[in-house]
Order: sequence, then C-alpha cells, then structure tokens
Amino acid sequence: MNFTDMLRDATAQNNSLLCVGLDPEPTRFPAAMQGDPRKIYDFCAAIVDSTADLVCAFKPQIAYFAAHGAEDQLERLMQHMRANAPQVPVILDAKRGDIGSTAEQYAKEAFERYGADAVTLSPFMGFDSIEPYLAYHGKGAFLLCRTSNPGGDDLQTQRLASVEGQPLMYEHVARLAQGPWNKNGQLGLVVGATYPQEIERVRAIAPTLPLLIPGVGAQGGDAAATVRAGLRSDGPIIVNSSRAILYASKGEDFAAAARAEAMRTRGVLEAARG
Ligand SMILES: O=c1ccn([C@@H]2O[C@H](COP(=O)(O)O)[C@@H](O)[C@H]2O)c(=O)[nH]1
Repeated sequence: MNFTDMLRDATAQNNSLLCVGLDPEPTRFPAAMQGDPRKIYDFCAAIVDSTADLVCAFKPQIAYFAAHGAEDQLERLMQHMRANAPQVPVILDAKRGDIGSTAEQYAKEAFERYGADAVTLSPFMGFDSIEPYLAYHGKGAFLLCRTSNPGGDDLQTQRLASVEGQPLMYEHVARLAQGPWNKNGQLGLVVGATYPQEIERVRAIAPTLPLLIPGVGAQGGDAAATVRAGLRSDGPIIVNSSRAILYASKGEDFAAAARAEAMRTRGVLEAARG
C-alpha cells in the first residue's frame, strides 16, 4: 500500500491526526534505563506499543539514533513497528538534502535500509536533490517549507525577487511541491504549528498536499488552530508531538503516561476537527 493510502486508513481507523515523534534522549529515560543508549530500542518500542492505536503516524528522528551510534536499534524499531503496528505509516525524519548521486544513497538508506514509508527532505538544493526519492514509487517525501523554529524567518520569509509575484521563499516551495515537482503525487510539506497563519497560507497554495505539522506540545504550538488552518477534506494533516508525549512521566510508568498524553492530544485535535 502506498504512503497516501496508509495515512488515510490509519487516520480513519484510529480517529487520529496525531503523529508520535520518536526522539529518544537517554538522559530523560526513567531510572532503570537512564543514560543508557543501549536502551533506546526498548524505550521507543514501549512507546510504540502504548500508542499505536491512537496515532495516524510515527516519526522517528534519525539524529537521536545516529548520535549514539544506535542505527541498529533504529532498524530493529522499524521492524518492530512493521510487525506490531503495520497499519501505521512511519515517516523517517532525516531532513536530507544533497546532490543527486548522494541523494540516491540517502533514499536507499531511508526506504531500503530502514523501510520507511516517507521521509523529510530539505528542498534547498533544488529538484535534482529530491528526484531520487521519487523513484521509490508509493513512498512519501515531505519538504521543509515553513519550519516551526524562530530561525525559519532567516530564509523562509524572504521575498524571491527573481520569481513572478515575488513570493516568500516558503510560498514558492509550497507552489513547486503542489505543482511541477510533484510528478507522481508523492510530495507533502512540513509546516510548523507555531505559525498557524502560515499554515493557512500554505494550505491556500497547496490545497491537497499532506502537511506534516510539528510544534505542538513542547514548542507550544496551538493544536486546535493548527487543525482549523490546515485540515481540508482532500488535504490531510499529520500533527506531530514528540517530547511532551515521550517524557510525560520521568517514572517507570512512562509508557502509560505517554498513552494518556497521546489520548489527550488526540482529543484536542479531534475536537477542533468538528
Ligand atoms: O519545522 C520543524 C521540522 C521538524 N521538527 C521536528 O519535529 C520534532 C518536534 O519535537 P517536539 O519535542 O514535539 O518539539 C523534532 O523531531 C524536530 O526535529 C520540528 O520540530 N520543526
């Protein structure tokens, strides 16, 4: 099944717009695991098992594994998700961007090594840096568009004098992704929940693309405003929360606490859906 169909089905089956982000930080693990990078798999698998019926996607962030030399644990986690939550698509948050020949290797890493259903990419190097991912038909690729961090202003809200109508850079990314770059219907956009007005603007330019929206929870984005700005009947959204769910409790009850926080967040998103 392709990424778009998996997302639609998981959203409907679990009544959920929520994506749980898997950003394992060993110093924040409960006492029995604390500071031990060899426990990354165990921690994340417990979170997956306790939230799989509440989410429309999981999003492991590769840096949290690679920083500890724990790529083997990410491979095991991907296998675990495929075996135990096969209905839930997995978005590998890698934010890759490089020349075509190198991008081919990154695409192989994401889709063949890890078996991800979708990946996040930086569009900064242009279409030839994106194209190798699109060769994997049915896989999704989310382009960074209007990111949740304050520094996103440095480039994304600059005007492009060389483009007709002088759009802001993030608006131009949205237009390319909805139009000429989206050759096989695989593209989506990353837009921060910290900027609901910009989500609305992106949605106007890209009415049907799936939007991956991080920034609720620890970053303080407004979950309800995010849904109102981004969700359309033919334009899906995936609202990510990582730390607020993973570290809802410092204790041995971390998985149960993560479930409770995921339920609460899913409820807020569902209520805003109307
Ligand atoms: O604009 C962006 C793009 C990606 N992220 C990633 O999402 C999660 C957010 O984690 P929280 O703990 O919920 O703040 C993290 O993996 C980021 O790398 C983002 O925050 N903003």
